[in-house]
Amino acid sequence: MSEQHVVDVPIYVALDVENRRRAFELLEKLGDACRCVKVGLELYLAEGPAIVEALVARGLSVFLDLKLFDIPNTVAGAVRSVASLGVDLLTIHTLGGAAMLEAAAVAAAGARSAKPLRLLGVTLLTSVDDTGLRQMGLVDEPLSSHVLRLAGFARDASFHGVVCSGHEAALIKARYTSLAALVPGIRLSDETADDQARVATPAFAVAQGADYLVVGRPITRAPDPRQALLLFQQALKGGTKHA
Ligand SMILES: O=C(O)c1cc(=O)[nH]c(=O)n1[C@@H]1O[C@H](COP(=O)(O)O)[C@@H](O)[C@H]1O
Repeated sequence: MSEQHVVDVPIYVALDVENRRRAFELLEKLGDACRCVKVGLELYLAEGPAIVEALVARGLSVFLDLKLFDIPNTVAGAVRSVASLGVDLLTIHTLGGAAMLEAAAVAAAGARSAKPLRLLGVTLLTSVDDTGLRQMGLVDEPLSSHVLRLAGFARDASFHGVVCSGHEAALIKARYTSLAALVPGIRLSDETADDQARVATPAFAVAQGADYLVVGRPITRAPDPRQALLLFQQALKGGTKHA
């Protein structure tokens, strides 16, 4: 494994806000420090595809986090609908199984879109810990084994990558070298974890092989969101990334 200096791990700011007005107010505050945004269910369900198109039109890289989870035919149709929006990344739950992921991949590959739609398989949400896993009845293996098995579905379907915590990124990337790792649950050391269970600092996540980071509340609820984003970007600079 070689090491390279980290300059190119994008931080997707999660626009978890109630409407377009709030999203654009936030973007104004972030200014040119922000090149990558995530649109999740809250904003997408409030504003529909138009909000995505508006963000793409501003030249931002958009990660559409819909966490699709349905029968293969339905998910394939949803992927085709997303493909025309110009987003870079889209999430699908790996728990939907191999056939669903395969259908999503075929739909993305066959879609006519201006740029490639990269699919990410969500493994186990970063809000889940060992207790949550037991509540779901997943008691036979450690959490990281479940994450690894689910990542295998994404690899088998030739997905671009997976969503995982910083604690599983190195394991996944060592086993499945083709997969990129997108890591949410990112916190600077002395912050509240909110409802996240498996958190990591930017430097730790990147040292574990993260290719993209997602940060929401520590930036969006900060008194000065731009300054907070700059702090997270600064926190990457000292790290190294295993290539
Ligand atoms: O797919 C995601 O983006 C995601 C997966 C996951 O396992 N955990 C997770 O927190 N996320 C998202 O990442 C963002 C994290 O937000 P903060 O906890 O506020 O930084 C939220 O928008 C979540 O929806």
